[in-house]
Amino acid sequence: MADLWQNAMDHAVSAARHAGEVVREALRDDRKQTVMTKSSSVDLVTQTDQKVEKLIIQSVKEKFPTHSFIGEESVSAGEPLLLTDAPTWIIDPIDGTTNFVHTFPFIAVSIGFSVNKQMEFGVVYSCLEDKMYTARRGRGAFCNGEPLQVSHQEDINQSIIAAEFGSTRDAETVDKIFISLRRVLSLPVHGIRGAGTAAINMCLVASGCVEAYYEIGIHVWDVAAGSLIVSEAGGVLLDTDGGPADLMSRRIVAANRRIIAERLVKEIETFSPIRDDAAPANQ
Ligand SMILES: O=P(O)(O)O[C@H]1[C@H](O)[C@@H](O)[C@H](O)[C@@H](O)[C@@H]1O
Ligand SMILES: [Mg+2]
Ligand SMILES: [Mg+2]
Repeated sequence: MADLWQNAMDHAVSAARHAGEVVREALRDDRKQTVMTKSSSVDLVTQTDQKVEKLIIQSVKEKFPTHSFIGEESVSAGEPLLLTDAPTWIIDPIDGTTNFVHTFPFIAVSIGFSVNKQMEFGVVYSCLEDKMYTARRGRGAFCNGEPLQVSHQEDINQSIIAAEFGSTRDAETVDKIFISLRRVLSLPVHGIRGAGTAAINMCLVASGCVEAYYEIGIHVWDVAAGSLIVSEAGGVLLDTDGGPADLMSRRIVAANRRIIAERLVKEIETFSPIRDDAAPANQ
């Protein structure tokens, strides 16, 4: 039973690589992408997001017909967002769609796999950097086969923090985002960065390039794979309220060390978006 999920993980890696080719091909294509919107006018989706998700799900269904799926674009099209104990593929076909639309060069395919609601493996393919991040529960995290290790830094004043603005633009939410950013920046920290994709931000934590990443408003597909990559690289995950990380809460702190995560939490003006497991269809 030692390699129970290895076939599935190998499949995830090749599906992510193939998806990356489709993304790169779409970026080379002269025809303009049709850009549509979802929950807000800045929550973007393209035909490539939809095409990539269909390709991944179709290929998985052929090999693992009994498995379940949570896919960003399927949920958007009305499929239920339901995490059960069944082997479940949690897919973000393009994490960083805004980057994709603007050719900002950080775009990821993110595939997490959970069994009994526990992540078994995570695959994040940073398509334009050609970096394949992988982690398997209890077996470490890797980038292109090289082991990953979080930063050893324990002083938040010597740290870089990754953060994002998300895709909610109501004044109250924007104010809270800025309150947190101002507090974190004024600690002071060495800097604040953001790749524009939750998955790549988490891989940067796992790689030791940034000490921590936090965001409120992400969905389970943004962070499922990345969460395992961070913890297998020696990092820590918390909710922005300081409690244990909960992939359905839409809030995440991923850090190299607990001391950094807990210090960061003190500066975050947390709030509570509708949980993924409480959301109506077509969110
Ligand atoms: O590009 P998608 O898959 O929609 O995910 C992004 C999300 O929509 C944004 O709100 C976040 O700020 C990014 O970190 C996500 O990666
Ligand atoms: Mg995403
Ligand atoms: Mg996406």
